[in-house]
Amino acid sequence: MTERIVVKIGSSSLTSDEGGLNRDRISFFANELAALQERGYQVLLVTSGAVAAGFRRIGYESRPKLVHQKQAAAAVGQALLMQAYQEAFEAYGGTGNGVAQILLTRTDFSNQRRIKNARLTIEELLRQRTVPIINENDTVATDELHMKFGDNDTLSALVANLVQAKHLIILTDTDGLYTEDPRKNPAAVRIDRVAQISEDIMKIAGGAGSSVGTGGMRSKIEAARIAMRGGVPAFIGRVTEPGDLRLAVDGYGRGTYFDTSLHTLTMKKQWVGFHSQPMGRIIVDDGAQKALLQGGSSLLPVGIRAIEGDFHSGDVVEVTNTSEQTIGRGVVNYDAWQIKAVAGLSTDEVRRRFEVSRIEVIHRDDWVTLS
Ligand SMILES: Nc1ncnc2c1ncn2[C@@H]1O[C@H](COP(=O)(O)OP(=O)(O)O)[C@@H](O)[C@H]1O
Ligand SMILES: N[C@@H](CCC(=O)OP(=O)(O)O)C(=O)O
Repeated sequence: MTERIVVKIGSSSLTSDEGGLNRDRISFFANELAALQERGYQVLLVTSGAVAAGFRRIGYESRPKLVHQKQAAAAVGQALLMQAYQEAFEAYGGTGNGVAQILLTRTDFSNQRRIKNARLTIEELLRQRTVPIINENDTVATDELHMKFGDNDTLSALVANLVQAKHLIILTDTDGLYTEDPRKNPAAVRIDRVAQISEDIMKIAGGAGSSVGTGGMRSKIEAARIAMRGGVPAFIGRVTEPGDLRLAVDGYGRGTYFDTSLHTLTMKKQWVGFHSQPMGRIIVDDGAQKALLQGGSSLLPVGIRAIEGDFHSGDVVEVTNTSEQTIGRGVVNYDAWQIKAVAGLSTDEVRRRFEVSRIEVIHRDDWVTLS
């Protein structure tokens, strides 16, 4: 299979704080991407910048905060963004076949049919040497039920897993993850390589640095974590000079590399953990939490404290501890009403009272840790 590279460019790299697109930057990035294509890679771009590109044009003084104003600005800005990329790729020439717009929401990823359709479309575009340019579909994305990406970092990681990319390259205005936000502490030091995203790594990653960016370093690290779990190595950093993107792909970029050796999940587990929409919630006690997180065990009825939602066997549910912290997700082997009947009972007791084909409420093969 031809190797695929997913590149994500944040608003802060494409626009100014005052709003509007920086054409020179767009043309620079288009050249960098087209050069990768010329080297034989299939290239996908996840780009932000629609709101930042559109808010002045539509008449707002600064980046709007109200949802419908942001969506209106994005609708104007998305057209400007695509036009700018189209012109920039055309000006490069080369052997590529232009660009294509793809707008996705989180809901699309949790529906197997929709996401399969999106994947097939993307694969056809790549076969035709066209660069899919992907952004969140801001007009329909909603905050409810966490169905909105908000920033595009998570979206880029899900896309990288979807197309089984060789690399996810997240470009921003800082050259990688520092020991502290370098805007706040100039003495902060860059971390060159991360093998595992620990609590400490999460703690040092702060919020957005500019008035146009949204996710900050935290959402980029989250994205790296999703990509790593899907077996896709990630890079977070900056490219400013011609040839920098190629250096980043080759392992010599100015930024932080996130390795994958410890983290590969099967396609099924990727779907359970990151694409599916949980249909309910199971609250477990401390013993079950420990067994799931440290013992690599399945979830048994005895550890269940309570459940929420009317789910069925085969659905994905979220599992939380008694402090409401999410610890993971899994596919249940019972309907919700059946779990109510067995919750808290020992395995012997369940077997004595009911005829069950599988004792595990969630088998460890169908479980993904998210804490
Ligand atoms: N530990 C950290 N290391 C590097 N950057 C950090 C860190 N914590 C917070 N940041 C901030 O994250 C910003 C990049 O995120 P963001 O503004 O959302 O950019 P983008 O628009 O590219 O997604 C940087 O400008 C920086 O100020
Ligand atoms: N979909 C939105 C993304 C918003 C955003 O700011 O994202 P990012 O710059 O990646 O933190 C847009 O195109 O404006």
